[in-house]
Amino acid sequence: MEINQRIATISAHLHPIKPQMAEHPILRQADCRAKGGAPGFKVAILGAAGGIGQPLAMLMKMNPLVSVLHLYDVVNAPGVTADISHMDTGAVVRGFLGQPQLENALTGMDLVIIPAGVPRKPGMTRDDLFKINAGIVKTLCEGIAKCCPNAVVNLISNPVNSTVPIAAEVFKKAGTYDPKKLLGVTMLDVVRANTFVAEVLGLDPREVNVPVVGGHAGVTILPLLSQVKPPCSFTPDEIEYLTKRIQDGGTEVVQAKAGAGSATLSMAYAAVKFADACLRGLRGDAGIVECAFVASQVTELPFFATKVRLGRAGAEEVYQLGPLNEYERVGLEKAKEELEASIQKGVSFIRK
Ligand SMILES: NC(=O)C1=CN([C@@H]2O[C@H](COP(=O)(O)OP(=O)(O)OC[C@H]3O[C@@H](n4cnc5c(N)ncnc54)[C@H](O)[C@@H]3O)[C@@H](O)[C@H]2O)C=CC1
Ligand SMILES: O=C([O-])CC(=O)C(=O)O
Repeated sequence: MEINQRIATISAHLHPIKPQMAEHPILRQADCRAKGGAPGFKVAILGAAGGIGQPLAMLMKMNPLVSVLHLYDVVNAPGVTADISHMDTGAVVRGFLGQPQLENALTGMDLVIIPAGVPRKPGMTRDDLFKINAGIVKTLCEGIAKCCPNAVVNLISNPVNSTVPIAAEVFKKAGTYDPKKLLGVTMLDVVRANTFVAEVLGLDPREVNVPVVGGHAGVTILPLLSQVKPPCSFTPDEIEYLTKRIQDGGTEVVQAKAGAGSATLSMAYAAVKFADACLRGLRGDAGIVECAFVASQVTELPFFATKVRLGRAGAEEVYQLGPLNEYERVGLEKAKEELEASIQKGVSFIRK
């Protein structure tokens, strides 16, 4: 057999998106050598061709902890994969298009990041996305349960307050549920809080850390301004302004984009910041603490966002809320009321 034919045959097995690669012998050759055997973690992005997915894929390709990057979507995965794969960083990139390739996309993954699903338009709540996104998350999580049940899952798709309970129920049904490995991504709330607080205080946002607890929608987003690091104090007006701006940060972007979607670039940044923390935890680094929406006993609700310590097993420790002031205690009660309904809605979607 001709060498080029042999390479083509091997490549056809290695690369799931055949039509695109089959026309380009040089790419086939490169693909053939890309064994993905370098040390590092295997990461899949589901919804990789979307507004969040594309910059997220680019930033994950730049992450030195990633050795293999699988990009899955129901549209445009070949184009995004070809594009990202030209970046001269370590991770080997492979693309997967459509449901028949979902299992190949997921097999062997250490971390699965899910930004698949529809985004808001002006006038919509995150809960308005439930109808479409609940089914998408269910299908993707069934794939995870089957093909990479031990992977850490970072769930971005909205409404996070309901999609995380959906994922948990899917994993329970499959007998693969590990609460430590299912994390709803609320990092954008922390990123926004750090930015807005730094603006008010005249500080560098990189030096500010604001815990944001509860959930990821409206009043369920509860910034704990009494626990900001470095320690600082705010006037009542500043507290009102900051709390509202952090809670409405997503809506601010939805309105500014005027029908063209919701936060994508800041979300990709936040998702990578969070995924990187998860990977450092998996590597065994000590003292990795971030906020996430996880299975929790901190309140009477089964899921709640608080600081968690990330380690080899995922969210190894879920931290208590710490001392709250009166303003935060009132906010907590409001948050819990809405959260309870959203969690129940997610659970019922699978149990019904
Ligand atoms: N957790 C958070 O803080 C945030 C969450 N989001 C949410 O992230 C989600 C994605 O937002 P965007 O990227 O802006 O939307 P987008 O519409 O630009 O991209 C979504 C991608 O998901 C893909 N997709 C749809 N069904 C799929 C399936 N069954 N399997 C795999 N991929 C599928 C689409 O083809 C598309 O490429 C939305 O639900 C949005 O509300 C957005 C910002 C922040
Ligand atoms: O607001 C939205 O719909 C998207 C989102 O979750 C955010 O930007 O926080």
